[in-house]
Amino acid sequence: MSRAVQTQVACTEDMKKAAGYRAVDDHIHSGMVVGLGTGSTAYYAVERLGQKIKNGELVDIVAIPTSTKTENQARSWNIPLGTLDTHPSPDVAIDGADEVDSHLNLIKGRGGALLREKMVAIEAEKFVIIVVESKLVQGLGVTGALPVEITPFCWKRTMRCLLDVEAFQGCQVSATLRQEQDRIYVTDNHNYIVDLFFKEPIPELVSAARQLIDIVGVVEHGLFLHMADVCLVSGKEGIRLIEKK
Ligand SMILES: O=C(CO)[C@H](O)[C@H](O)COP(=O)(O)O
Repeated sequence: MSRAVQTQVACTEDMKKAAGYRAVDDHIHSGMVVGLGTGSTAYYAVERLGQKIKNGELVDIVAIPTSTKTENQARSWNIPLGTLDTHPSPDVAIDGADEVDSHLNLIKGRGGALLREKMVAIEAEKFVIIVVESKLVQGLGVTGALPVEITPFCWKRTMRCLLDVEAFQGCQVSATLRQEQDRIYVTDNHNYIVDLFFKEPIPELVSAARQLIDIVGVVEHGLFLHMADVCLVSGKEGIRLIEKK
């Protein structure tokens, strides 16, 4: 890796860490039930939470992880864990995102955890997003896939239905079944993920979201519309906040 690329990677890592740490410092207090997101930015929020519990700065915390990966990380810090069944109303959920538009609409799920992430976020009193500034976009769907979790049963049929969504007609969209190391990628919920790729920003977000979830065989999709309360955007100059209007 060239020195310039190494510096860039180190810099991005510092920005993720700054966002994750700041979210915990500003939004988590003793006695809270906390949803823990998934991904390389959420990783730092879990780390900070673990440190603060370990040194006694935070007590009486219960955390609800959104993936087995996050659960394993939380366990390594001895963070007390619960579920939405034991703790139905988390005070806050902290998570990363793949894309964020100016209305705080999000694409999530490129890390494969979108179903649990959405279940936890939707129940949380406050949903805090942590991203590096490159995640900010004018319109959703421009930097990568819109992930959709589907049942393995007759997945080709469900994939065809995804391409037929009325809101997508007139725009160029393609679909790929997610693979990992030459095998079909399987989520924590034993489902598959179809990644939808768009040539231009996804049109009619609200209709698209509704039409996607209406497809029998779709478990959940990665459009998180009007859910985030605040986004911590980490850049070279520090962290700035975008709040729900
Ligand atoms: O939705 C997610 C996982 O399903 C992640 O929050 C999203 O992919 C962002 O991850 P990262 O912080 O690693 O860029």
